[in-house]
Amino acid sequence: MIVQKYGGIAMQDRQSRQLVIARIQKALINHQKVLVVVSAMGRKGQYYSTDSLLDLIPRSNDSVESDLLSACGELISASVLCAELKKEGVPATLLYGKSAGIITNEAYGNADILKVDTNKLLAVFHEFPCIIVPGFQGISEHTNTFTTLGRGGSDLTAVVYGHHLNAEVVEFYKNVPGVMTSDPFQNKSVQLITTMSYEELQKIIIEPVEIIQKKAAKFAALHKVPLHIRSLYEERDGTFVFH
Ligand SMILES: Nc1ncnc2c1ncn2[C@@H]1O[C@H](COP(=O)(O)OP(=O)(O)O)[C@@H](O)[C@H]1O
Ligand SMILES: N[C@@H](CC(=O)OP(=O)(O)O)C(=O)O
Repeated sequence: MIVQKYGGIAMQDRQSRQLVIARIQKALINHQKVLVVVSAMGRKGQYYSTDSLLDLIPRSNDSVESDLLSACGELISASVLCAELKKEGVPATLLYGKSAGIITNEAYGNADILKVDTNKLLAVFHEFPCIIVPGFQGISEHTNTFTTLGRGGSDLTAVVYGHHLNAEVVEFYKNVPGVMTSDPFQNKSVQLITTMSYEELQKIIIEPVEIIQKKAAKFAALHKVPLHIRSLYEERDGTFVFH
């Protein structure tokens, strides 16, 4: 069983999601079960991206309404991908909210994960080899409200599931070949790093454009979750992080 995470760029349009679907189909052949974590579609300016959704309401402190609104981005993305997968004949379903099992406190906008309940996921895996879950969100048991895990939080969702489900690997599909010596959109003379330690990964993450969310990298390091950060567009391997 593996976990795959597709970010806003991978999910942004139908053409790109065709590549996502091809990757999922291949993973089902090679690994039999795949948990797919998705982010909201696109970036600022694209209708259902996190930034565009948050632009719909007046800027204020994080609240039950701002978290519900931004959680919708990943819910839309998960629904669309699930429908497209089914149309291609992939036996997929989706889980969200309490069924997805990520239980948090009520710190809207940057909630802490208190508990991960994988019972429902494991039961559904008996029926469906491919489960889609929206990233970046959890649910508070006390208030029964949606919460979000902080910007870039779908990466954290993916590594948390990777750990709790004991996945063979957590794959991240990006618009870069993997972790490079620096951001290739800033610096032309960069090289792919094929393997690196959790410590090296944490050191190379520089805000604001993080190759993977810092909190996610920290969690992966703590629990030794094997990661593969790779390109959506190229077949070759990207960067493995496992020591
Ligand atoms: N060392 C690095 N190697 C590769 N990409 C990097 C690096 N540092 C920063 N980046 C940036 O990280 C981005 C990938 O993150 P992001 O776009 O947030 O992905 P996703 O939407 O999948 O979460 C790349 O587009 C790149 O600009
Ligand atoms: N959509 C959320 C969560 C996320 O992780 O997005 P992405 O995977 O596209 O960085 C955000 O923009 O913060």
